[in-house]
Amino acid sequence: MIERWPSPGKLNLFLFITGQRDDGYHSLQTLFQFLDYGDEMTFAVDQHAHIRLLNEIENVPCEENLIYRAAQCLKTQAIADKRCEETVGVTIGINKILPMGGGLGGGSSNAATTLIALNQLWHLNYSLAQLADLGLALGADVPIFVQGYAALAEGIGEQLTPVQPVEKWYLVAHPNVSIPTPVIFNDPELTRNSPVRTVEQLMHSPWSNDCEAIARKRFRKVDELLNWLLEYAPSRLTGTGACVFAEFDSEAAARQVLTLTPPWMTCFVAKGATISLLHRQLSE
Ligand SMILES: C[C@](O)(CO)[C@H](O)COP(=O)(O)OP(=O)(O)OC[C@H]1O[C@@H](n2ccc(N)nc2=O)[C@H](O)[C@@H]1O
Ligand SMILES: Nc1ncnc2c1ncn2[C@@H]1O[C@H](COP(=O)(O)OP(=O)(O)OP(=O)(O)O)[C@@H](O)[C@H]1O
Repeated sequence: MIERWPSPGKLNLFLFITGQRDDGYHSLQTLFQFLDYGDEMTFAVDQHAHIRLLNEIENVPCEENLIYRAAQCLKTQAIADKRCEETVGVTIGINKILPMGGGLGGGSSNAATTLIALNQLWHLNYSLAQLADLGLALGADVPIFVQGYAALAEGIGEQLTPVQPVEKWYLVAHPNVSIPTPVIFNDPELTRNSPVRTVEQLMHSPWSNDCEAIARKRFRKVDELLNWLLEYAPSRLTGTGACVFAEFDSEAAARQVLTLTPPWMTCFVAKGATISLLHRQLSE
């Protein structure tokens, strides 16, 4: 039987860099909210022992695909813990809708959906906390997608405090450039000394993204997009880019601006979600 599972995107409503650890990773305070928009995945489990991907993602070899890596990592752990046999297998399909390298967390979300779906379909019985731990080795954003609730993330993104930001409507725009995360994190001019603040302080201060100045300086298209959107609504970079988002109180207001976007902008309208689509399906 083929099972369908959602793999939603996220926004970083704010992102402050508060330091850099000895291993080079940056400590952050960032607010994650999900989008009611994302990729769609299919899972067909079998007993043929192989993990197969139905379709390739452009420029991502199978062994590097976070979907394959998540499935392989879960299977290896489950065999070591004697929770499944070597014979478990699966064929996984993906309908890629989220732009890649866009700061919408597509790869991390795919990895989280894979961990959660296979945990259920292979009857492994791991807790969400155990899956989040496994996922952290695949990417800093995997735990938030595994936990599935909007949260303030601290540390390198793994220490989560649930919060309930207003579920606004967003016009999300992609500048048709991809920004690899290290390009931003390795920039010597990146702000790395934002003050550490409490949840209350953060929720009541103006929201911004410390990566935005570097993304605007190094990628002209990001700068152009933001200049255009800021004429209509408060707008910011998500994650390390390249996508930017403008926020609105209603769908109608977001769609009105969508009709005005010039042809060079790739955009979509989506609503913020406190609980991810994946977890809404889990609780049905
Ligand atoms: C900053 C965020 O976009 C916030 O959503 C994400 O945490 C980045 O997540 P990602 O793109 O999945 O990044 P990862 O694959 O975990 O890390 C890519 C690279 O970014 C740098 N990196 C990442 C996360 C972090 N807190 N500090 C870092 O310095 C590291 O050099 C790392 O090798
Ligand atoms: N299943 C996958 N989907 C998307 N990208 C993948 C996948 N597997 C591996 N990758 C690699 O990960 C890179 C980052 O993709 P992703 O879409 O997660 O970036 P992102 O949205 O910038 O993430 P973040 O917000 O976590 O920084 C891609 O350029 C690609 O090389």
